[in-house]
Amino acid sequence: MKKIAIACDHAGYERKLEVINHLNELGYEVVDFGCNCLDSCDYADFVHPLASKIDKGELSQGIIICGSANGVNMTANKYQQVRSALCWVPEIAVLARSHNNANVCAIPARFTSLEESINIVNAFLSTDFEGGRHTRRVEKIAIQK
Ligand SMILES: O=C(CO)[C@H](O)[C@H](O)[C@H](O)COP(=O)(O)O
Repeated sequence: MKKIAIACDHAGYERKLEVINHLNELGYEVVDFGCNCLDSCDYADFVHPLASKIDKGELSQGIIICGSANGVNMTANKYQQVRSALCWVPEIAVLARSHNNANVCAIPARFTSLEESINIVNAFLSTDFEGGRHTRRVEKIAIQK
């Protein structure tokens, strides 16, 4: 069964529950890193564990959700092997996968409807990386030590 990671803060909590239901319907095993309630919390506390798993290759894809998606996205992109894309419409999710080989999709819960979020998730999960010229560009994202 395909595995996918998910995490949110309080602003993305209700949307996360809906997205989990959708992912289950698609046949995914969902690894939920929290948060697990509407109480005000700090997005980094939940995204760091998710991003660390993806950075280590223990999980291959993730969805992260907060109010604007900026906080979760900034946190996830601290990890060298994580390419987290802020996706507010499906077309951006398609490009994030096809051109940037994004492995994490950051969704702004306070600026998208549930339907829009589901469409973003579907676009993200159904688009392959194009490779070619984009491979060279993506490889240059990594900080050369
Ligand atoms: O990182 C964010 C803002 O760019 C996220 O949207 C958070 O969910 C937001 O900051 C939470 O705001 P709140 O007023 O504490 O609910």
